[in-house]
Amino acid sequence: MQSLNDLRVKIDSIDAELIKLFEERMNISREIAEFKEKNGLSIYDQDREKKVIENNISHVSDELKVYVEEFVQCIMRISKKIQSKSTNVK
Ligand SMILES: O=C(O)C(=O)C[C@]1(C(=O)O)C=C[C@@H](O)C=C1
Repeated sequence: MQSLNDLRVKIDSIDAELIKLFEERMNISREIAEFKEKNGLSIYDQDREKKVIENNISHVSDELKVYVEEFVQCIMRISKKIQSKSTNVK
């Protein structure tokens, strides 16, 4: 069994990757907001959100599906906050 410290080192490394990807995703989200602003589209897209959730839960075990859905919904909630802060789109 690995030591607590070894396991925490692994978690820290995974967190660093997650945060880097989170930042990248939010930068893309800002670009999408600019596109939506220019093209008169609203931030919230229910069909797209359903697809994002379905796509992501399809890759995980049944046990994790409910948590992945919660995780993706949380990411999209933050994404929408960033989109509305960075543009005049609602
Ligand atoms: O795909 C879009 O239209 C986006 O604005 C991105 C995004 C997301 O963060 O995935 C955010 C808001 C929408 O409701 C749907 C998806």
